[in-house]
Amino acid sequence: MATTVFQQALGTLESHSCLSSSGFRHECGSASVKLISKDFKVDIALMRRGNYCSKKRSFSLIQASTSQTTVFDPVSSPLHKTANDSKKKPSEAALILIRHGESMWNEKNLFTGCVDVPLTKKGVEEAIEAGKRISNIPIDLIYTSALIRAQMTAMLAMTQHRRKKVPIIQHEENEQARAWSQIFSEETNKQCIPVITAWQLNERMYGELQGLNKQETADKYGKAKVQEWRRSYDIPPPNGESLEMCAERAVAYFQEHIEPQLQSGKNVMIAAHGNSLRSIIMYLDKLTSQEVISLELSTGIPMLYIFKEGSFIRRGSPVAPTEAGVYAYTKRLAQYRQRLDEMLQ
Ligand SMILES: O=C(O)[C@@H](CO)OP(=O)(O)O
Repeated sequence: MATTVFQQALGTLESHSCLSSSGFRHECGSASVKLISKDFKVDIALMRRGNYCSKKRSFSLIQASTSQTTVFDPVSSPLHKTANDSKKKPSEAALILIRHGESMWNEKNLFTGCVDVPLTKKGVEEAIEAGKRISNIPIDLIYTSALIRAQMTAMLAMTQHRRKKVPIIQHEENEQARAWSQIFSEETNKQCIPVITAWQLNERMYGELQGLNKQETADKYGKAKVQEWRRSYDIPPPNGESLEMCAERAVAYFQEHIEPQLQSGKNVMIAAHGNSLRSIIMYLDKLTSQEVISLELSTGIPMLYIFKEGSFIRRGSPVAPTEAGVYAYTKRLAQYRQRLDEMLQ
């Protein structure tokens, strides 16, 4: 019997000891977020509230493709299906998000934004570790920002992948670049994974804070001001982008370019940045502008979503036992989701 994406993913996740028999549980201080069967209900509840994201998202039901990979869902597993249901093949795809590994400016505690800084040795190791955690999930397409730290992360992660397909950066900046990077063997092409780079997935532009030390800036302007620049939703740092501005370009790119690929059944990995991914997660999880400000992402931790019938279902992250709250929910947000879980029980 063919192994499904989710079963394969479970193998990987189990090996990182974050899986209980009832599902993933992300420990965040005293609170925990249960991530398997309830999430779908939570998302529906949030959708009903008609927040920012559900208004923007265009839902489209998709035709089944025989070539696509099947994703296992305990809610709609064969045990629960009727004879009629079994004829239907809903379109499903996996979406993996990875924030790049530690960069040389993360290490120095400098505001980085769109400055193109490489990974540290620790960042390289994080990317390799991330790759191990997703090595069983088939990947058809990779998107990265235009910045080297995200590209290094994607490439290093792929060195660990079971299928040993070769990630190839697509050069489409001009006609010549396209022509000169053509592959003339169909067989070789099948063994490649296209890597699409997009500036829209870049880190948010940090304006005049780029290159400044975060601690020194807090000492100079005050902790509260710097926190406002770093984590408010719509207040930009001096001459930089707010999270809202970053979301406008990152989410638009996601909707226009990445969502159609998921709709056609392709499994996609995105390697990007703290703030471009926070905005995409805001869209996927339908977080409000209040909720997103307490969302923090760790470097080099993959997060798995299942795209199914026009909805995104969060399957959590392959969490190592020592890294509390790696999916990056803060205690407050975790408690918020737990309350929703309880309400829906
Ligand atoms: O410096 C940056 O570009 C970002 C990510 O490292 O920092 P912050 O956590 O303040 O958004």
